Amino acid sequence: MTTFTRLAIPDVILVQPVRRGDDRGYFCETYKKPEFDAFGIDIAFVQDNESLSREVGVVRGLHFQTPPMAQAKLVRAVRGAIFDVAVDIRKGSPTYGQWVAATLTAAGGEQLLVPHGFAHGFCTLEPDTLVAYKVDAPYAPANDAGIRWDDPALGIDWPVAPGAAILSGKDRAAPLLHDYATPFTLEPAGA
Ligand SMILES: Cc1cn([C@H]2C[C@H](O)[C@@H](COP(=O)(O)OP(=O)(O)O[C@H]3O[C@@H](C)C(=O)[C@@H](O)[C@H]3O)O2)c(=O)[nH]c1=O
Repeated sequence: MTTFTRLAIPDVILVQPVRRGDDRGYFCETYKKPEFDAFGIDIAFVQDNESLSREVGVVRGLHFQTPPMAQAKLVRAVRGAIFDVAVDIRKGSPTYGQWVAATLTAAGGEQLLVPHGFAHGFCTLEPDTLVAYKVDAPYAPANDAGIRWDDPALGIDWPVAPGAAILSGKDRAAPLLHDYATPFTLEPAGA
């Protein structure tokens, strides 16, 4: 059975599927909706994404789509490893502005469930890291938004020196959380 572990911000959940090994290697059910439903996570994923980051220290984030196109994400590394981060940007949340992180490795198969109302980003820990994730709303460029990865108010403990991080131009220019009027309010867990 897949195990689900709530992190310090309990709406963010570490998901650990089972790998069944044999002489050939292993078999793993990487996503099984009935198990998520049984844990109380009712999400209908509609798009699968994959990104390749060649270097160690590539930072992608912190990203989210605004309502009504908000995305929950189920994230994993299929090659290499990432430091994966979720930041609570839900107005009225007791953990607004706080972050949690998990290391997701291809070797371990860990996954992170990032719900609506969170900004998401990651930093690669190995070269040629391939990240795959499921989302529950299709890509909507008009709703694409971001917060600065190194916003001092967030104080995320990234495993890369600020000057060494490799970023897109869009991510370098993202606003600070303080300067951004978040469209999210606290929703029930799993929403
Ligand atoms: C996210 C996305 C991007 N694109 C396009 C837009 C652009 O031309 C190219 C690269 O887009 P980006 O620079 O936004 O890619 P990237 O920086 O990898 O963005 C991703 O970062 C991680 C942290 C997330 O959480 C994702 O939701 C997503 O925002 O791909 C799609 O066609 N579909 C998509 O779903």
